[in-house]
Amino acid sequence: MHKVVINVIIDFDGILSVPNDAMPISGVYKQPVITKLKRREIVVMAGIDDMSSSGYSFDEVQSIAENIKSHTKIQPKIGIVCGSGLGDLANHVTNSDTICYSQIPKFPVSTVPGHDGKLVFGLLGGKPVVLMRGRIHYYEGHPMWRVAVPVRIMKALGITTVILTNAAGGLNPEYKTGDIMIIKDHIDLPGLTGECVLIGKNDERFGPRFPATVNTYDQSLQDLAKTIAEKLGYAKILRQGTYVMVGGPTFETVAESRLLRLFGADAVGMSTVPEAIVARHCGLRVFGISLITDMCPQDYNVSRATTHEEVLLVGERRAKDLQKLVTSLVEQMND
Ligand SMILES: O=P(O)(O)O[C@@H]1C[C@H](O)[C@@H](CO)O1
Ligand SMILES: Nc1nc2[nH]cnc2c(=O)[nH]1
Repeated sequence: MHKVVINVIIDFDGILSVPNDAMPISGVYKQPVITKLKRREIVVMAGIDDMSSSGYSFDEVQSIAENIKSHTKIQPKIGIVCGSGLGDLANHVTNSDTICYSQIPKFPVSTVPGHDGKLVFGLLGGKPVVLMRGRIHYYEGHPMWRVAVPVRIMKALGITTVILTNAAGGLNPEYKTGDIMIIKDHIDLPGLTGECVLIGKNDERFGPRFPATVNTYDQSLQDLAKTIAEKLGYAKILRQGTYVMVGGPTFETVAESRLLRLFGADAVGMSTVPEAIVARHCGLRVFGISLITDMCPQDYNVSRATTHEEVLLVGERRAKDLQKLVTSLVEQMND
């Protein structure tokens, strides 16, 4: 698409636009050079869809879900998003039907190692589930809405609860690599700086214009997970804390890790928050869990570089423990 660069002067009287190639912008135009244009018209002229940040329409989401339904008889009640290196959760699913994201028209595709790009339907802990074996990240270049649209699609498939898992860097100095953190709250750093996943036109059929995000993470599911983890003997590696999302893909500098810790975050990652917000927005119950795959450097003397390979390796090592926890949680939660 040919994009026209348009410089605009915002006046209390409206917006005056001047095509870039007509004359250079300098000073203040007293008269509209072309015409008075509304924001929508300028946006259309510029070849930009200003509704794009709200993403697929309600009907499009329903039709993607209908397409998926034609591949499986399983009617999932719980959706699970597998974080980096945590895709093996899907191996515990029985009676499974697997659909590649690339087979589903309009379904976003992940490009990150450790994120296979498959929807796995089946039974986990005796309950019908759908697992996203691989998620979409903002740093891959997707707009924020697309990162979270699979949650809307899962809702259209009939789920009532979503379990979000991720790999995260530890910020709380008491944490250790390999710890499992139940998410009790989050900090939407992109959202606080203008990149909230819900920016754009709101369709009330998805949810309200101004959703509350207090208590995003369901308290009873947190309590149940804690009880299960303790029974499984995980008390020493179990944490409950606040996850902060950053855009990525860079891992944090020492100064950034210190700043995020000052904000009150216990762990940092590059996902989950947009999915959690969209899930709450459309009325889903949310549970989140982070595997601490590395400790973020907060001291120049002991700083070492985190790598994605290390993240995947720790994911692999803890895979069985997480599988047990998530499977029991699914089994014991009420629908
Ligand atoms: O999908 P998650 O949040 O588990 O992935 C984390 C964040 C980056 O994608 C990657 C860094 O290693 O792991
Ligand atoms: N931002 C961020 N994401 C991660 N995902 C896994 N580890 C990390 C980390 O240290 N920082």
